[in-house]
Amino acid sequence: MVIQLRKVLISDEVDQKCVDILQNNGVEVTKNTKLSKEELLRTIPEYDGLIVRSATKVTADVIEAGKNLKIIGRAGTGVDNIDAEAATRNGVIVMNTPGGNTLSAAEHTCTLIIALTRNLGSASMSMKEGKWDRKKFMGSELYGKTLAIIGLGRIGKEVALRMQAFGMKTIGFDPIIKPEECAEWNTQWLSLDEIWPQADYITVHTPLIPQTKHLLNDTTFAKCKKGVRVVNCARGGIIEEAALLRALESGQCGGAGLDVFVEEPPKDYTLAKHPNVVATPHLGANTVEAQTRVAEDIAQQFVDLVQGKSLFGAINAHALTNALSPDTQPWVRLGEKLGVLGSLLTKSLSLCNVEVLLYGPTLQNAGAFMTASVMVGYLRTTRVDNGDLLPHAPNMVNAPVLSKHAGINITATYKGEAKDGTPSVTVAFQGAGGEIFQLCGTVAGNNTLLLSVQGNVFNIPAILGGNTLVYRTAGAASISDILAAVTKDGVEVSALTASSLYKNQTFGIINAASNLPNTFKNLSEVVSSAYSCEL
Ligand SMILES: NC(=O)C1=CN([C@@H]2O[C@H](COP(=O)(O)OP(=O)(O)OC[C@H]3O[C@@H](n4cnc5c(N)ncnc54)[C@H](O)[C@@H]3O)[C@@H](O)[C@H]2O)C=CC1
Ligand SMILES: O=C(O)C(=O)COP(=O)(O)O
Repeated sequence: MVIQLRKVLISDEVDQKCVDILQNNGVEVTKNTKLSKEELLRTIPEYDGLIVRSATKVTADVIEAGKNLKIIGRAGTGVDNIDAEAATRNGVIVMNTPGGNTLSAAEHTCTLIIALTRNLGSASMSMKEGKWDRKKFMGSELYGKTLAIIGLGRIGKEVALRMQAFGMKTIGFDPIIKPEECAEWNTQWLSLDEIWPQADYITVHTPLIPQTKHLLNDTTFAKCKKGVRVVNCARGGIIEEAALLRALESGQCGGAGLDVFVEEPPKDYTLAKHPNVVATPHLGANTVEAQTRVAEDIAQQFVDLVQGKSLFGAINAHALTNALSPDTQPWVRLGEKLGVLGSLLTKSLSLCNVEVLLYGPTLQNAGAFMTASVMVGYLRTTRVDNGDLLPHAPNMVNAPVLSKHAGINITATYKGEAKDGTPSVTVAFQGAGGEIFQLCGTVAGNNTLLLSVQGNVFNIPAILGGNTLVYRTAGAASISDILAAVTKDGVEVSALTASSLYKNQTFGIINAASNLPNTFKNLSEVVSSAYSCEL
């Protein structure tokens, strides 16, 4: 999949470094942070790429309107403002810059914990009002207290390490982090039910997903120590705002440090104004250092992808992971070509399964990109007849979901060393009645070659490329008759490669030096079927 980026729109406040890197690599950049939703919808078709932070809401309608959109970059971590499902369906890569703002977000979280425990927000406000009130702002030490960290990923871990310097005991929960792993950074892994009654402070560092929405609610607050303090520097809604307000009012929650809100900016400032709340307007990543890093990272990730150097930070392009190197490119092309041939030769099949068998160590990690590339070729051809079912042009990003949507199950199996030492790919197209149609191909240098069709072997492999005719004969056929017929049909033949006779049929590939006509009157008299395509 070749990605060309001519024009990129930056619609949020991203550091100038991003613009510079893209422009130095020949990309035209427009930065406009003031676009309304309607203006964004109107202007997005002009762009191949879009770069945002958390303010722009990249909803499905924006993605659908972005007819030329190939990639959406998030200069930051959270991608919840981007409809990643819609992007995947439309074949648009979504990419973030994991890690670029981790330290800033971790430092901000620590700042909120410290501010909470010493009433910094209210104390500072009272001095600005000309008051000297020491008694009112009695604090407590962090030393010896227990900090619970929900979400032990990049930020959670950095928060643990920093708060341990204050003598805090750190405990935490994360479904994918092993207890032994977090024990290495002195954090005890516990279940949530074990955590609630032990924690003096709770800080959340998860994405906002159905499993984490309202993680802290009336029920879980009730299981906590009275006066527990909570911090949310992750996403609004992980702590249920209404439940937090109730817990603050009742004293069940002794204070909250909030950097993020369900609605940003919030319409209702009741929580932010509460005396026991320290609130900041989503400042976790708002440092010079973090903004420089994420701006450089997203621009460089775009450039590296376009130049085929690497794919980093993509959250929805699994099939592209090992597909970019020059060595794998011919295999990706082979997959697409086998997919195209498969779609033409299996027209009568009600396809339900595609199995890709990989032979030879070079293809050991090729499962994801080979299945995707076969389906790109297959769907590109069938889509013409089936536009309603497949509304989006297939590419390596959306081919897996489009296949699923079309009811086609795709699998890949690495079969180990090839028998004759030649790496190869066999694609088995299986119909609903169990019938199977097999194609086998290989790569030699930059050439993509067809080795066999349905067990009919091409003793001289057929070159796949350019204007191509694929035919099938019932019984043996005279090559000279086929050549004469196709020439009479107006095709300038540059090569004709025929398979062996097997099961009373042969297959052949005709490479044409000319454009192909729409009908093959003469050829159809000497073969049982013939299809043209551009490979
Ligand atoms: N306030 C701000 O400006 C910033 C906020 N963030 C937000 O902070 C959050 C964390 O970011 P990172 O640490 O970089 O992400 P990460 O992906 O490194 O860590 C998130 C962790 O949450 C865990 N998790 C998922 N479901 C969970 C569940 N049900 N219970 C407990 N843990 C669960 C994951 O397994 C993962 O380890 C994200 O929501 C991100 O958007 C990130 C940067 C700046
Ligand atoms: O990276 C994240 O997840 C953040 O929340 C930072 O958001 P921002 O880029 O400051 O709008």
